[in-house]
Amino acid sequence: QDIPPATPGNIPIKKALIVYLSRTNNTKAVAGIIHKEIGGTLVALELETPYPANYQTTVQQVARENETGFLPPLRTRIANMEQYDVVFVGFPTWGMQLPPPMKSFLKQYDLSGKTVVPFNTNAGYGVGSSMETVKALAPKSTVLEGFSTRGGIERDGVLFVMEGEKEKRVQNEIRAWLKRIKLVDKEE
Ligand SMILES: Cc1cc2nc3c(=O)[nH]c(=O)nc-3n(C[C@H](O)[C@H](O)[C@H](O)COP(=O)(O)O)c2cc1C
Repeated sequence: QDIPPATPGNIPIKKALIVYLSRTNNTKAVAGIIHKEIGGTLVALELETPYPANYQTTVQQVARENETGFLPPLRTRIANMEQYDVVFVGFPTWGMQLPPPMKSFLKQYDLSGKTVVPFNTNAGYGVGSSMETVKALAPKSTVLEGFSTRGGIERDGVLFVMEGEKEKRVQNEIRAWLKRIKLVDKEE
């Protein structure tokens, strides 16, 4: 899924990689909007062993993984990381933290010298410590201001919400954010 790069802003984008983790497709939708605006390569982060379908079981597993620092092995492989100079990392908030698979990704790949751009969806409790963890796990990268929006509330059976008016609003917020962090210089 390669689209040529968008018109470069103040930061000349050679090539962007957009990596995202998504269970109920809200973060995936945000990733898709960013991809349309920026171009580059869009990659879903997949695990060797997927999380259970059951929400509560997943919550408990994630809590254990966060406690022990377990890094779930990834099935996804990024070929030629050197070709990218901007790496977007997208994730839901899980247990008020960065989800373990995104910790795996940031530990596994050397993003030194690259620009890292976090984005997030959550059930309304915010990003927790996730943005700080991205910075800590990409110590030699320039980490730009992240984007976050309210997604689903799986606990209450609210799954995918990025459609209709909500999707349009998020699209506008993303455009404004990309301009603010100078990754696009397009006028509306
Ligand atoms: C295991 C798990 C833990 C979660 N923990 C939180 C949380 O701590 N705070 C929060 O606001 N939302 C939490 N959520 C809700 C998700 O962040 C929210 O539904 C998000 O939009 C899901 O993104 P996705 O559709 O890309 O998977 C959690 C969801 C799951 C599955």
